[in-house]
Amino acid sequence: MGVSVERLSSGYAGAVVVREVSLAIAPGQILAVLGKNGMGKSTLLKAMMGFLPKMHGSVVIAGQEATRLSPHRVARLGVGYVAQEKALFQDLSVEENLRLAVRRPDFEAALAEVEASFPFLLDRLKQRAGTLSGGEQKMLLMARSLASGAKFLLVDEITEGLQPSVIDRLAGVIRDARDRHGTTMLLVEQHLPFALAVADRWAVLDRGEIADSGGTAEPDAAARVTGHLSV
Ligand SMILES: Nc1ncnc2c1ncn2[C@@H]1O[C@H](COP(=O)(O)OP(=O)(O)OP(=O)(O)O)[C@@H](O)[C@H]1O
Repeated sequence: MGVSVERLSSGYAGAVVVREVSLAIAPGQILAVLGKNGMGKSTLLKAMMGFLPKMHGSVVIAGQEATRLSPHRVARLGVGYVAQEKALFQDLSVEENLRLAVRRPDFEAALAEVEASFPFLLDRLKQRAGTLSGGEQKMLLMARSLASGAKFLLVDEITEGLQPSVIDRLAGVIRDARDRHGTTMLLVEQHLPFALAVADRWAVLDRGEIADSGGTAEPDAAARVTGHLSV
C-alpha cells in the first residue's frame, strides 16, 4: 500500500517536534529515515500511527484519510508498528504474543512465516516473552508484525543493540517480506549500512524537518547521509 504524508507537524504539549514533513512511499517501497539523536524520528512514527496529535498536515494510507484516526483504527488499515520501547506482553508466552497479533484461522500459516524468518522462536513458543533476551524480543516484535499480515510497517530502530549476524538476518527477512508480500515500510534507523542495504530511498530528519533525501542506489547516498549525520 502507498503512503503519503503532507506537511505533517506534531509534538508534545505545545512543543512542535516534527515540522511540515512531507513523504511519499510507493507500494512495496522501503524508506529509511535517518537522523541524529533527538531529531524527531520516533515522534514522526508516533504521529503517523495516531499516538500523537497532528497539529498540521495530513497522512493518507492506501488512499484512506488517516490523519485523525486513533492508533487502533490506523492498525485496522493494515499498519504495523514495531516500537523502540519493549512493546510485547511481557508476562505472556511467545505463542500468546503471536496469537494476539494474528487472526485465528491464519495462525498455522503465520507460524510457518515465523519459522521461515526466525526459526528459534518455534522452540520458544511456551517461554514468557519477558524472559527472552533484548535481541530476541526485538526479533519476536518483528515476527509478530510480519505475521499479522500488515501491509505497511513503521519500524523504529530495530537494529539497536543487535549483534551483526542478527542484523544481517533482519535485512534478509525485511527484503523477503517486501519481495513476497509487497510490504511497504518506513524504517527509522541509526545503522547506515543496514539502512542503505535494505531501503530503496532515504531521508534525513534534522530538527524535525526533512533536510535531504534520495535513492539508496545513488552512488553518493552514503556520503550525503554521513555528511548530515556528522555536522
Ligand atoms: N513524551 C515526550 N514529551 C516531551 N518531549 C518529548 C517526548 N518524547 C520525545 N520528546 C522530545 O522530542 C524530541 C525528538 O525526540 P524523538 O524521540 O522523536 O527523537 P529521535 O530522532 O527518535 O531520537 P533518537 O534517535 O535518540 O531515538 C526530543 O527533543 C525529545 O526530548
